[in-house]
Amino acid sequence: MLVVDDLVKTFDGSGRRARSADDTRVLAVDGVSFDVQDGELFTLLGPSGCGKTTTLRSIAGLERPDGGHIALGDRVFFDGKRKINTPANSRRLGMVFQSYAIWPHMSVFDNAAFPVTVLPRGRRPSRTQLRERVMRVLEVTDLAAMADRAATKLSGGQQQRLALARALVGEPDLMLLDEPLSNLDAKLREAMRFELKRLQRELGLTAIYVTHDQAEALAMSSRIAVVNEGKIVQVGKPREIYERPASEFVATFVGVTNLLRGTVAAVDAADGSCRVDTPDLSVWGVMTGSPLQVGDDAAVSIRPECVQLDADTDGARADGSSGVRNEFSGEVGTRAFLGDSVDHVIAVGKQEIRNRSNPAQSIAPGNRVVLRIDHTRVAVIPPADQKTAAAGAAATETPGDAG
Ligand SMILES: Nc1ncnc2c1ncn2[C@@H]1O[C@H](COP(=O)(O)OP(=O)(O)OP(=O)(O)O)[C@@H](O)[C@H]1O
Repeated sequence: MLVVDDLVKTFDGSGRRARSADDTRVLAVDGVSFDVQDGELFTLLGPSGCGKTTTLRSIAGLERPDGGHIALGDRVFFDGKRKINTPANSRRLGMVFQSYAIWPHMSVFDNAAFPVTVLPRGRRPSRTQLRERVMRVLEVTDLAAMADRAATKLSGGQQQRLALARALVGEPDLMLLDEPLSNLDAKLREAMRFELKRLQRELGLTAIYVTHDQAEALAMSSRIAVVNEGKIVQVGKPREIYERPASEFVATFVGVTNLLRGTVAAVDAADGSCRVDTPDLSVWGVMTGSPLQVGDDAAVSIRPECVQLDADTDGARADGSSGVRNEFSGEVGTRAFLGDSVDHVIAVGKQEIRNRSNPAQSIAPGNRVVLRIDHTRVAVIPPADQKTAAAGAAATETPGDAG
């Protein structure tokens, strides 16, 4: 339904991401292409400054792209070659931004009604129609009982819902949501994720959601586009993105992972799995990025919850050379009780592996354990250059102190 094709946007700037040495413009959006189907909640997820907001603002008509094509159904919003640029107020989009921009001197009802009251005469509904439309939206967003209340007398969550209501009153063809939950405290933010998702599903809304919060993206999205340095690096359903990262950047940016570097030592043509030899252990996994061959450098991503621990009674080989795939012997270094899980950091040779166990399993430091890792859940990916890897790792939730 929405098609974005080869979108490019540059800004005057320091040249941090210029295309050539003598080009001092910042390349904020670098050839971004994606489409969003009817009823989808499509998320642009990436670290600060990667170009998410600029992409969204280009769709909204608040930025004029340098090139590319944007169309919603058969309505072309922007086309660089054909020099089409539809004004923002003719695109029929609903927008909710980080700052809700609620009018403090107006009631809840008037705030919600505002965008419709400023429509050109021909498109403005009658008073009765307007009242019906606004009340219907306030019902849906659970604000009807507060219609006459001053907007300033709403809680943070209610103000967020009002911002959403205001965007819905215009009956938009597409909703654009830019970090709409980031001003809320952690608990409310989590509750609002479900609320927003419910509303989106019940109303059959098509939405583009911008966030740098990977948990929010995983919980809410139909599909996620992971963005880095102005480019989309992977698009997929939340589970695909999490379980089958195509690059180190995605593996480390989305969720916590154990990332090991090594060389591909064997490829099993029967099931497409491969063995990567790292300095301390040989790990089997499946290739989830571009295909690798024996001798290629590789990275291995092991999610902590995929590492199963048992007491070491049968003397597993520390380096995994026992013949059984991904069975290692190690010693628990630290453990941390996190309420809904217990994390252990285990030393396997010089390599530390982080595990996430059910809280029923808690193994004291100093104990020897066998680690078993289902190789079908281990991602083998091409190694990133150091700069990209650092950006992903810095943005992810770091394993932290497990002590
Ligand atoms: N008006 C502007 N003038 C100059 N540079 C800009 C402008 N707007 C954005 N940029 C630059 O373009 C790049 C992308 O910015 P953008 O706001 O799209 O990123 P973002 O991924 O949405 O980040 P955040 O999550 O921090 O909002 C950044 O390097 C930013 O500094």
